[in-house]
Amino acid sequence: MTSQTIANAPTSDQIRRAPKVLLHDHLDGGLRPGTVVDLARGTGYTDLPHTDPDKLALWFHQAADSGSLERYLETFTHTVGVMQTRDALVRVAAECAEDLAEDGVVYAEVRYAPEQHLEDGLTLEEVVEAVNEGFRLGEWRARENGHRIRVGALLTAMRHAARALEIAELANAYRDQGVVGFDIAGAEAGHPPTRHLDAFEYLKRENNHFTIHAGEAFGLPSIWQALQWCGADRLGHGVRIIDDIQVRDDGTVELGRLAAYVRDKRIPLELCPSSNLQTGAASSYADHPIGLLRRLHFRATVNTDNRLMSHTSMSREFEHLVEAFGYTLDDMQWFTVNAMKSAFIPFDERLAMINDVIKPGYAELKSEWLFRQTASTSASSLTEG
Ligand SMILES: O=c1[nH]cnc2c1ncn2[C@H]1C[C@H](O)[C@@H](CO)O1
Ligand SMILES: [Zn+2]
Repeated sequence: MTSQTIANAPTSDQIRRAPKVLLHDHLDGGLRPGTVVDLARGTGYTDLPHTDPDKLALWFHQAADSGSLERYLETFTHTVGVMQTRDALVRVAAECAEDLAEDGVVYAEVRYAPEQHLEDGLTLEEVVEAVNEGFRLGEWRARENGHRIRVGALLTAMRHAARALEIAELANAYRDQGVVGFDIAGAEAGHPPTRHLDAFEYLKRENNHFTIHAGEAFGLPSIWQALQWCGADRLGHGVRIIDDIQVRDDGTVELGRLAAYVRDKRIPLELCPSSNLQTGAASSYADHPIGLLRRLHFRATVNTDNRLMSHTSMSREFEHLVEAFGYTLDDMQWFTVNAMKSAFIPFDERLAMINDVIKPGYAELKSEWLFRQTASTSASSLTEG
């Protein structure tokens, strides 16, 4: 092995320790399996398919592996089902922050739909406050364990429902108290984002930020509407922008008008490779459009979407990409800086995260191979001497 390869191929341990930024992760898609079981027991939820955490984890992964977004989304009945009390929300949010920090995530925007957590009588405000409390607790616990993470919340409205304006107002009311933006999610086909124009227009008038799930299960018209009718700052997935990119046999590439707009305007794509494989938006990691989008310098970012359903983490996503595309620490840094630039927190804070946390973190990792080699050389010469 040459020193070049040693320098270029990140190890699993380096991938985990590398500072990572996560923009697209669902709170109700990332519970620990054991926590789902505990909460079901504690709250009297009796519909879980398994009460053994390992079996339950496997069930979520397999049930979500359906090739259809609609069936993938059915699995959320069980996680949302056990997230109906204040204590449950605090616990899930705290564990989310701890798990992400343990995985080397330094900044995360985690989303959930407050309207889905009202079944046991909580108000929308109580839901937001419980989740915020959990995130702060998780950040603190992570720090006690030697990890630094900052977590912001995105409030999601469900696209099949009719509460988007109300949720947008909620996001605006809590914008200086832990909520950094707004999103819409749920089944895409048949539920165009334009149905919620009032919410997006409200947020624009308030100078607030939002992302829209678009171009995941449905193609270019959904992306076009999200950007040109609704004014989304980022695209949740956006992976189907690939349908507007033509790669010819001679390797030359032609971008259609929409793809060119997305690239020219540096619209962030919240790409979620493992989730896309499960919902049928891509057939393998090697075939995932992220490879081409990275080569063409789109503002591509790497995300988990739902860690429980996709049995993944940020490190796992990067491991798959390193294996499929031979990515290096430089590529990881590129995706991470892209994500940090695209976050919804203020510019000066994003810049400080890039310059004071992300770049030094990668510089340190990139220098490790030098010291590893020196150590082994001196050890063997010492024994031989
Ligand atoms: O990838 C997704 N596409 C559309 N909707 C999604 C996806 N992952 C999760 N959701 C839904 C199900 C959750 O209950 C909701 C809020 O997090 O968002
Ligand atoms: Zn999502």
